[in-house]
Amino acid sequence: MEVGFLGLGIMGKAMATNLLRHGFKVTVWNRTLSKCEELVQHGASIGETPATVVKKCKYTIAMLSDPSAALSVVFDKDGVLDHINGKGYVDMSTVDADTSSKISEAIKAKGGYFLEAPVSGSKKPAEDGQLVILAAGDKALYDEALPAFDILGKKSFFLGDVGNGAKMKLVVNMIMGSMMNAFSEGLTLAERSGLNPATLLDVLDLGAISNGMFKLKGPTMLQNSYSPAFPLKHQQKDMRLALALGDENAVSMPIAAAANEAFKKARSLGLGDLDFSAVHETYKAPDRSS
Ligand SMILES: NC(=O)C1=CN([C@@H]2O[C@H](COP(=O)(O)OP(=O)(O)OC[C@H]3O[C@@H](n4cnc5c(N)ncnc54)[C@H](OP(=O)(O)O)[C@@H]3O)[C@@H](O)[C@H]2O)C=CC1
Ligand SMILES: O=CC(=O)O
Repeated sequence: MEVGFLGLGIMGKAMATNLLRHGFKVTVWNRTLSKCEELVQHGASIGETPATVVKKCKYTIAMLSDPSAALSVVFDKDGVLDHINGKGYVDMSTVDADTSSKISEAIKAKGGYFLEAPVSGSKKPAEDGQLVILAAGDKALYDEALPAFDILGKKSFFLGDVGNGAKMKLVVNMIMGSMMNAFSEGLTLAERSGLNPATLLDVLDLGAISNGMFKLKGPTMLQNSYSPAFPLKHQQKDMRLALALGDENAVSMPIAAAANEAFKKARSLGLGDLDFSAVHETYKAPDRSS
């Protein structure tokens, strides 16, 4: 099965590599074309533009940074729309429901099929084929893409109409970003009040709020090590989009709003390309007003 893959960042590279390892033929494209070369070593072919990839493949997967990238790859010159008639397009990027709907409408108007399928899980789950896939849109395309999803993830959900996958992903990441801030505050409070934060990690791990994120990120945060698995700039984008979803639905979200401010502060300190756990640095910085 020949599958297209657009976007070879942290996630896309791991996901496309997994498909190749499991016998899929994959044609890749990335805005920075040099990033395709590593995939060629694993057996991929290169498409020169999104349009050429779509033309060659029955369906094409995209994993792009944000709404503006997702729209640009579809609507710009040599974009997905050029050859989408009769083809499928599966956008796995984290975007808002409006962006996804715009893409869906344009693809359907040209005779193509659209599925949104954002994922929960980071670099390591992507490498290990352990993502959680939150799909919505064309059910026949979902069924067609399931063999790929079974390689990329440990569980796939079909959530109905376009927009539901995007919304589910934003709710999950809103909770995750808020938790990361509470965790960072707690680590800082422990340290400043004379406790050993490493002992705090052990205590947390034995109690009711033990979770994979604290377990994975805690030890590296204590070493001030923030090598990017999930870039902070993307987590802040997700908080922003989740807050907009809250606006639309008149849901008060004071905790998410405070977390968003901390991620924005981290970006202003130049930490946007580091892992989202680098928000910890904003809590450690001395408060100049005291
Ligand atoms: N990292 C993670 O843990 C997770 C990320 N996600 C989501 O997955 C998506 C990708 O994340 P990740 O791989 O980490 O991000 P990266 O920043 O590593 O990669 C982003 C990709 O988008 C491409 N891109 C950016 N802008 C444009 C543009 N204007 N036109 C075309 N291509 C563009 C980049 O191309 P180039 O190489 O040229 O810059 C690159 O291929 C995001 O939506 C993110 O929120 C979801 C779950 C987990
Ligand atoms: O979107 C990020 C993740 O870890 O999931």
